[in-house]
Amino acid sequence: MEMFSFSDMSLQHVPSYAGITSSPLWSAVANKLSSALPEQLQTTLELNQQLQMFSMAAGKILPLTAMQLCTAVGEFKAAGSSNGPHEYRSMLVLNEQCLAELIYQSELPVSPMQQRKLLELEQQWLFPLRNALIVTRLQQLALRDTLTGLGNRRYFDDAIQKALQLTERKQQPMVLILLDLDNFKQVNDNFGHHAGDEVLLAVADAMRCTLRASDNLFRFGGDEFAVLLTAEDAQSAELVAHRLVKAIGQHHICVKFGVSASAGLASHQAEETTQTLFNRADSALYDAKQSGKNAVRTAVIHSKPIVEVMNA
Ligand SMILES: Nc1nc2c(ncn2[C@@H]2O[C@H](COP(=O)(O)OP(=O)(O)OP(=O)(O)O)[C@@H](O)[C@H]2O)c(=O)[nH]1
Repeated sequence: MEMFSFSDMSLQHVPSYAGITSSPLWSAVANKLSSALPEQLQTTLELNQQLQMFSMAAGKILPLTAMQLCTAVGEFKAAGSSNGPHEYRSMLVLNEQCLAELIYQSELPVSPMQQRKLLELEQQWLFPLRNALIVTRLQQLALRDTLTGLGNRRYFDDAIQKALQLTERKQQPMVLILLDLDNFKQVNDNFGHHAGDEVLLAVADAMRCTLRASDNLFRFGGDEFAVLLTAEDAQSAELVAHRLVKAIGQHHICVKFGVSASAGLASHQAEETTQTLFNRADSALYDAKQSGKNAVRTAVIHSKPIVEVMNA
């Protein structure tokens, strides 16, 4: 069977979702898609890819500008989505279990006839969607820290390898920030484990609010955290590290329990391995602790000593 590939059309240059569905090539593409939709959806367990396939088929039924899928494992938007004047929502239910809510945005209101056609299309998605949700949930459980929901050490090991490949291929900067809480042990000792967990959740929140993409945020267990910055984010890494330390120290839960954070950062050097990058960031963190805590230190290249940049 001939399978549709998103890369085989010259629509790739069309900037918006509406632009795709209004392209002269669109009806040929959509015809191909809707007839093969169930088979298409079976080819991937990635929710983003399934949404993209489904939205291309739905675009044949109404002039879509955006499509969003809200699930228990996260929210996903079709590529090129932009707000439209009309919204239509539909719950995707399988065996009395709500899998997701689908939000369509379109140029025109959705007629009852279109609603019926969309419902038929949605039925084709239910089983592939359920499978993709199960797989995504399992992946999340394997890669997320159960307390804070941040990426765990396994996720970090994978992410830093991928970031390194990207850095080498595109010659772009990469910075690793390691953070460790100050005086955290006394929270557990004096107020119990529950209070300690409350602090860890507060720290994760403070970090999420400070960073643009919380995908780059990890907890290794205990009171150790890591942040991986690439491309333009890496250029302001020192600023980010100071912001993080400040945000943690100022969070009301951390203030209440007298907890602050120290950070060490290291910029990736040409041909450096992830291990040496990690070791340098760790040494910088050690230096920040030695300097009296609640501080940020930056590692300079390889064998040179770590220099003090400034106190947080
Ligand atoms: N509440 C809680 N505590 C944890 C968890 N994982 C590890 N810990 C505790 O975290 C503490 C970390 O110890 P340290 O980093 O040496 O303590 P610290 O007081 O921050 O030391 P400094 O970094 O020198 O300021 C230990 O008491 C661990 O038992 C967790 O998931 N929840």
